[in-house]
Amino acid sequence: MSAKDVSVFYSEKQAIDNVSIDVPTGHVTAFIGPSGCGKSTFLRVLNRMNDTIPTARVEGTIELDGEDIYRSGMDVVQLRARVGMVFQKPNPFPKSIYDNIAYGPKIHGLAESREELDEVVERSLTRAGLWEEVKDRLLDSGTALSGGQQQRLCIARAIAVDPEVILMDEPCSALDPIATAKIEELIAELTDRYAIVIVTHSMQQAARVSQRTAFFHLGKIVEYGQTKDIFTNPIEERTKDYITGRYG
Ligand SMILES: Nc1ncnc2c1ncn2[C@@H]1O[C@H](COP(=O)(O)OP(=O)(O)OP(=O)(O)O)[C@@H](O)[C@H]1O
Repeated sequence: MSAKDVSVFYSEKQAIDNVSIDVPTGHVTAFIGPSGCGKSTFLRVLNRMNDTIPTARVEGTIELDGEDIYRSGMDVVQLRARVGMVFQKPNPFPKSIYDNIAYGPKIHGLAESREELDEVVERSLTRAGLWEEVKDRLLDSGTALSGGQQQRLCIARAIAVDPEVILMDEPCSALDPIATAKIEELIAELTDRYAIVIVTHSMQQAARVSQRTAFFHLGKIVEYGQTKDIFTNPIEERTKDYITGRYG
């Protein structure tokens, strides 16, 4: 996925200023930066979640496999299957664990029979590290799971429709350290198949899970590079100040 000269406005207010970045498959890219610098805004424009905000306006180009995702006639439901999203607060549907996973493949025609659907459900839950914990209670409500399990369910739901990119907006901020560690392990296991982008306030988490890091400040990317370079040898003074805790 590739963004070029992207600016985002909420009415007259500019939240993102001329950002360009490539997000490659097989890598985790972390977006870090102080509160209000535009990380979530930029993440949301990558699968047009901002379409739901009437005042939001996007300029520039965002391409997925060379296709402009803002072109007229783009199927946004299809786009959000290809570019899945996991939110800060786990948000399973108020339906069974099974239906949480089966819904997407059903509406996108990815399973032709009940057997195929069963397979997709098992495969997605297995990849999300949840199968063993839920296989005997697939008909229980997804909302009855623990917070960490709900977040893995949401990741399984995203995976079930075979995405190319998974966007994660502070996916562990509502979780305890053990549930957080499980999600981080899961991210590492998923890395080779997808392009993963994670917004995080935790620099330790960015350092643990990502291979690339983009440091945002005041709506711009100040520095983007290998995570180890950003954390050990940043080029920009503002990056250095942020990672050493001088502000943010
Ligand atoms: N729906 C909205 N309407 C108007 N302004 C908004 C909206 N959402 C975000 N903003 C503004 O856009 C700027 C960027 O916000 P954004 O939430 O993207 O930053 P962030 O870096 O993700 O912050 P945080 O780390 O606190 O979540 C902020 O000034 C914010 O007030």
